[in-house]
Amino acid sequence: MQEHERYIRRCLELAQLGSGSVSPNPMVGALLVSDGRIIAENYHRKFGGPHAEALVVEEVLSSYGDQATELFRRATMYVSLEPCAHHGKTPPCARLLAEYRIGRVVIACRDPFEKVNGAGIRILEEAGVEVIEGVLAEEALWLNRRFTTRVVHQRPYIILKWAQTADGYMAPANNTQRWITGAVAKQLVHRWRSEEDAILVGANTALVDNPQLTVREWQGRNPKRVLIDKQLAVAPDAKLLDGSAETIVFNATKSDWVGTVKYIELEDFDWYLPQKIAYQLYLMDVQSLIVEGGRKTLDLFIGAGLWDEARVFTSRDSWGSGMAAPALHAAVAEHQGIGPDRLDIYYRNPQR
Ligand SMILES: NC(=O)C1=CN([C@@H]2O[C@H](COP(=O)(O)OP(=O)(O)OC[C@H]3O[C@@H](n4cnc5c(N)ncnc54)[C@H](OP(=O)(O)O)[C@@H]3O)[C@@H](O)[C@H]2O)C=CC1
Ligand SMILES: Nc1c(N[C@@H]2O[C@H](COP(=O)(O)O)[C@@H](O)[C@H]2O)[nH]c(=O)[nH]c1=O
Ligand SMILES: [Zn+2]
Repeated sequence: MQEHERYIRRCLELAQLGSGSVSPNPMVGALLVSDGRIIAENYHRKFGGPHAEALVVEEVLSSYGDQATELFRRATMYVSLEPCAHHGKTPPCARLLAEYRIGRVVIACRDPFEKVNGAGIRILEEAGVEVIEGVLAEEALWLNRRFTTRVVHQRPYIILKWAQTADGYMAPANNTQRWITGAVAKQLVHRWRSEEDAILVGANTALVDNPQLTVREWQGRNPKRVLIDKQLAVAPDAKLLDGSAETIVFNATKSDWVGTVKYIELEDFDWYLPQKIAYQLYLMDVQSLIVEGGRKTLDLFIGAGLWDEARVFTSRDSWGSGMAAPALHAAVAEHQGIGPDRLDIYYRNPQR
């Protein structure tokens, strides 16, 4: 068992390398072990590209030529997620592994996606392949919590994020912007943006801060930008509407497409607003969403119970007055120093 865990742990490390590139697919890592040695390893690298298991098989075929067939029969494939059973952008991996008669397949967790969920395992077993499942299953499900949230709850995984002073304020009281955190936190925030599919702010934040919400201090792709602006109060020359990244504007008056800006009108705007936004983003294959603020917007998602994780920076400064940061009725799960600031992470449903 320890040996299985060691190899599955490596698969999880490999899977993680696909972060930011495979959504809305899950991150998956796979490797093939023969005679106690890893002879090939790979991961799902890009949405629409080959799956991890297919890349491993391909690598073995090209490196071992005629010997590959015999090698597969004696080998064990380790994979962090149940091999797929359906024709998606690529043919089903379970059939590929069955075809090459891989001796044994060790799987971390089942794929909760309804078209797979157990069907991949069935294909393998019916072909006479020995299957072991459930090795580091919790870690594997946790790694793909964005994907699981999308397929099980039909909404993106939602990460609340804000910065507050030591005495709990997130903005001055007079509708102005005042930066709270230091340079290291800013770089980390840009890294987070590169890892998630979308980032959302409310109209007042757009008006007061004129934010860009792009990735500038890290290497990576921009998330979709999302603005809640009921009356379309944010002027067309706002940075959010500058075309430097795709932007979605949820509003109460028009549905339209202007360059890279997509306006989506929501009927009965205030009625179940965060739920409607979450569902619309799900329909657009947005698998994860950072909710940046301000206070009203964060409260909207907190009040609806629509959040999974909160990342809260606290600086050393005290202001004495201002706009109070939201209150979360959850326990801090992790904390660390980020330059001079403290980062606390909360999970609504802690799973580990
Ligand atoms: N420290 C941090 O991490 C962050 C701080 N901030 C700060 O938070 C503050 C903004 O937060 P908050 O005021 O709660 O707003 P939000 O950004 O959450 O925006 C949501 C609300 O703004 C309201 N609003 C107010 N004035 C207007 C207007 N002229 N046009 C359209 N909508 C308007 C709307 O309310 P309604 O529909 O009811 O009129 C809307 O619901 C800013 O000072 C910003 O700097 C923002 C993000 C992060
Ligand atoms: N003030 C504040 C934050 N504010 C958030 O960052 C947004 C600005 O993004 P950009 O224009 O891309 O640099 C701003 O509108 C608000 O959502 N973030 C933080 O990490 N720490 C801070 O102290
Ligand atoms: Zn597959």
